[in-house]
Amino acid sequence: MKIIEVKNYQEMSQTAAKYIINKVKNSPKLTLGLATGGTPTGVYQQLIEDYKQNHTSYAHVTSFNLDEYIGLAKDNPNSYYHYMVENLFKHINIAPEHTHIPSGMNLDLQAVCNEYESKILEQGGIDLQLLGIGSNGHIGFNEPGTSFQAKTHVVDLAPSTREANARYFNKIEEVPTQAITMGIQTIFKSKEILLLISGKEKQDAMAKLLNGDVTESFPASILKQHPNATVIADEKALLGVKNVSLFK
Ligand SMILES: N[C@@H]1[C@@H](O)[C@H](O)[C@@H](COP(=O)(O)O)O[C@@H]1O
Repeated sequence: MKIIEVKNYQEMSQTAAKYIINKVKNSPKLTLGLATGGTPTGVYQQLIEDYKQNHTSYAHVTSFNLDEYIGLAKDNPNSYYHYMVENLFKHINIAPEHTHIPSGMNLDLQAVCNEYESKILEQGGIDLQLLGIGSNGHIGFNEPGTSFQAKTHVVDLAPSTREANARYFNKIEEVPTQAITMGIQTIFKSKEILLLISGKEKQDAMAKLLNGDVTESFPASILKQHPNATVIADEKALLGVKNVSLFK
């Protein structure tokens, strides 16, 4: 796992966006794995800026999002579908039929999970997966304790995750209790992974990731075994880590 140390959120977003843009330019048919949450919004803004100025084309790009809440319709402002349309998709020329987000509104959720896995496989897997991290080490919505072998599945959200995400809702009771997420195995199979970590709220997670063992009780730790994973982390996130250079 390679670490790129950057100054702040802005620089993290620019670095990641530049990386993604280059990939898209070199491989126009790229399959991108996309993330939601506060962390990647800056990257998406940079992609939109670049699209306006340089017209980088996403016409042949396919995307798969990591996760979706169960019970939130597409037009619910807190659904990840809505987030992706507003924060990225409607601003670039990606074809709506090439974008994939699991549906949390289907009655047969197991079928949704199976179909999602098959679609990723049919596509030849994910070329570049963008990730954020939860303070408890979750990636996607894979909470601590999730098997490293898990494929796309339904999860019960940890109370700490619901609390962290409550900032987007009117009250915590409105935060769904369940979600669909790509599994750790699904994420791990991506050819390349870009994990973004910013801010002092993520200091503990950052330190555990770098200094701790690879364990299912800290899902992101599996990334240390990935052959092509890069972390872009800012100074605040890295404050608790001694000897960052050891990991570069
Ligand atoms: N499911 C998402 C994750 O994909 C995200 O990485 C994480 C961190 O969010 P944030 O970037 O807002 O800190 O929380 C959410 O629960």
